[in-house]
Amino acid sequence: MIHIKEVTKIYPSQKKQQEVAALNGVSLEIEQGDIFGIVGHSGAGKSTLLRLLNGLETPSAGSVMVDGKEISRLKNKELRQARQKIGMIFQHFHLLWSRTVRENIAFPLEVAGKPKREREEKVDQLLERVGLTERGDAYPSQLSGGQKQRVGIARALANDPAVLLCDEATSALDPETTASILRLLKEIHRETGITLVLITHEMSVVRAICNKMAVMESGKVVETGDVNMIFRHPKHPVTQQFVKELTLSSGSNPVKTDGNSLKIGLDQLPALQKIARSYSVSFHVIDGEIGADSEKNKVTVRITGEEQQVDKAIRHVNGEVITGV
Ligand SMILES: Nc1ncnc2c1ncn2[C@@H]1O[C@H](COP(=O)(O)OP(=O)(O)OP(=O)(O)O)[C@@H](O)[C@H]1O
Repeated sequence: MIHIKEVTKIYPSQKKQQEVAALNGVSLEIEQGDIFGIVGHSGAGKSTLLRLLNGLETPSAGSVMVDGKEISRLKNKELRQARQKIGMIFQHFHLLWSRTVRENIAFPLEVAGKPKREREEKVDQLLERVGLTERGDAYPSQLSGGQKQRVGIARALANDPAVLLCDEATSALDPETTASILRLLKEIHRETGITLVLITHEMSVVRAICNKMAVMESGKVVETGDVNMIFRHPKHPVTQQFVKELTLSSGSNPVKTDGNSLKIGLDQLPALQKIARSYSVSFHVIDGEIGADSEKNKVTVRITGEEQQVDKAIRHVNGEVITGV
């Protein structure tokens, strides 16, 4: 479905700075029906890759094929038509604030020249699909973050795309809303067989819904493959770091839990903040040992908070999928 071959993207130098190689020889294969996660730290090149997939940017070298078309070579009308089959949703929704929910969803249908009757029927179907039938006449400012993203999803699906690109689509949402949006995406995937490509810096999102993934660093793909395999045996140090941040526990470095206490490595402490935020729990350092041998540096922390949330946090630490997706 998507073939990215030896793609390099160089942005010209701005002012007196040097050129930026945002992508450097990236090759990726994404199959029809995949839910493909692309993870990487800020600046790794994820957004650039996504912009190449929907033809917003052209590569400096290499080729990008989407759904049988070399998107990197299309121009004008052909490019516009190809882009109608590539939906996109964004972290900050990018809705039209002066238009109602219905009008936002109808917008791509208007651009595609669909007659009024067809537009109205399609908008009704989409509103129902994303669970917003009652909110069609509301304005985006009257909606919650999760509802705004539902409008974004409905709008992206308006022209029945073969591919849906998700640019940090849940990064602005709380964990419960994130889970509900991921559930919706998964249902849509099941019903339509659409190919989903998600870029994110959150491994929890990848593990919740993706079957394949790629890890990017400094404009390169450093690891790619099956999500379960990568979580079990991350090879590249960047991947290992991402996996560790999510689970704390990895094959070589299991976390010992005893009731509500955990014994963890010092290097794992920063990851606790994210878990504390996600589950509204607190961690209290109650014991620790720092010696010359970094392998032996351990701290014992106790989790406090609402019982159910503490339980979820402990399961998270131990590597379980707890997003409810
Ligand atoms: N239009 C541009 N002009 C110049 N440099 C750019 C441009 N867009 C991106 N870059 C640079 O290319 C590199 C990759 O950026 P990109 O936005 O693709 O990374 P990212 O992984 O999506 O990061 P983030 O998660 O922060 O968006 C960065 O060094 C960035 O500064």
